[in-house]
Parts: sequence; C-alpha cells; structure tokens
Amino acid sequence: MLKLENIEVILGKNNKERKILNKLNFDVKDGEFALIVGENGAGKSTLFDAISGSIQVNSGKIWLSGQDITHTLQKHRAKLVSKVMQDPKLGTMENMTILENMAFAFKRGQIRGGEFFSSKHRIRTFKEKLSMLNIGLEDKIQELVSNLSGGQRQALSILMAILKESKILLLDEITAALDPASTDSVMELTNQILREKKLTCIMITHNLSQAIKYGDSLWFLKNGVFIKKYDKETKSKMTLAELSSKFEEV
Ligand SMILES: Nc1ncnc2c1ncn2[C@@H]1O[C@H](COP(=O)(O)OP(=O)(O)OP(=O)(O)O)[C@@H](O)[C@H]1O
Repeated sequence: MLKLENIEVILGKNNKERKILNKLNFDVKDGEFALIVGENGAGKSTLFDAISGSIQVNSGKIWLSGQDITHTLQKHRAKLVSKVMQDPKLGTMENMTILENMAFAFKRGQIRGGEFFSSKHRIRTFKEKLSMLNIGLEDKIQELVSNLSGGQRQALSILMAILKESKILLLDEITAALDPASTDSVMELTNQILREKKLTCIMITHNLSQAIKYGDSLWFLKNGVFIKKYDKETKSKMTLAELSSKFEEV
C-alpha cells in the first residue's frame, strides 16, 4: 500500500515560492489501479515527482508497504517505484535493439556484461515477455527501436518498466502522444498486464473516457489537493458527459 499523509511541496525560489501540493492525502492499496485527473497545473506531475523522490516534500509522510520512504533517496526509491512517461522516446533508447533495451532495463542498477546479451536463456525469456504484448515484437528482437511505431515503443516502455519487480508503477499520460488506435491498444494492454500481474499502479490522464473505463478509483486533483474520489462502481455508471460536467464544476 502507498499512503501519502498531509503532503506539502513548495517550489520556486526566493519570493516566487508557491505551494504546489497543499496538505494532500492519498492512498492506493496493493493491486489497485488508481487514476488521477486534474486541470493543467493542478500538481499531478509534482505528485509523481514526490512519490518517485525526484523532489523532496516540505512536510508530510510517504509510506510504501508500511515503510516510511519520505526521506529515502531517489536512487534507492528507483527499486521500489517504476515510471512510464508521456513520450515513448523517453522510455526506450532508439539506437539500441529491442533486445538491448530489455537487457538494459533488466540489468538497471547492476553491472552490465557482454555475455548477458548473447545468452540464449535471456533471449528466450525476453521473447516470452514480449509475446505477452501480443503485437509481434518477439519476432523483431534484433531490430532497432527507432524502427518501431509510437504505440509499439510505448508498449515496450511499459514492459521495460515492469521487468524489474517494483512496488508501484507510475504512468504519466502514457497515451497522450499516441494516435487514437494506438491509444486504445496501449490502454487495453496496460490494463491486461496490470490485472494479470496484480500490479499496484497510479495513472495520470487527461482522457475522461479512459477515466471511466479503467481503474479501481478515480481522483480529482485541484490546486494541489484531492477534492473528489469516485470508486469503480460509481464511475463506471457515469456517462462521459456526466463525468465531464463533474470535472468542470469543481
Ligand atoms: N520547479 C518549479 N518551480 C516553480 N514552479 C513549478 C516548478 N515545477 C512546477 N511548477 C508549477 O507547479 C504547478 C504544478 O505543476 P505540475 O507540472 O505538477 O502540474 P500538472 O498537473 O502535472 O500539469 P499538466 O497537466 O499541465 O502537466 C504549475 O503551476 C507549475 O508551473
């Protein structure tokens, strides 16, 4: 379980300091898929930065699996928290093959060795994992990532993010840079992987249709604080128009 208690984050320098997260409380249970929506500048990315440790909180507590990680350094939190960004180019290295990308993700934080890349066992394991995506990447394992489409690349980014077991997966608008068809397939794939592997996940989205269709909980963030939360049952009964009007009225 991830729990945030009374989180305050102040950003900016000298007399331009602003409170971006304002006594924010949030929790996600093990295996839960939580979605966050909020207007531009609400503090969504700052919240992810606070969870991943790329910024330090000014006050409040962050608990992960019962452990107080409020002051745990980002490099140590990297083992606990995985993140996929909006731009598929950020999650993968285009001048490397799919195999090399996966090997890199697998060995992240460990010493890399040449023999690792040629190991038949590793290649078989990676092919098995790629086939889980069901988009034929297992047959392109020696191809450069630059040859993949945005959707294929984002699917690979997600797989790479979960290759090493972490406690929580953060998805930051992972479909925002994709076309509608790739958006749907990447979301379906993500949902399937989360459910099969029972992963704990928080996803930021601007897409209210996704917010209705996916996830166990939906949180509205405004001015650095959560102002509404819907459970799965409530939100899945809403139409897009109803959810949009709730979103606009807050
Ligand atoms: N380093 C910083 N210094 C000062 N202000 C900052 C800094 N980083 C972000 N902010 C401000 O904090 C607020 C929240 O930013 P954040 O990126 O978390 O919002 P967001 O909800 O993710 O927005 P979007 O949907 O546009 O990505 C914004 O007003 C932003 O300008």
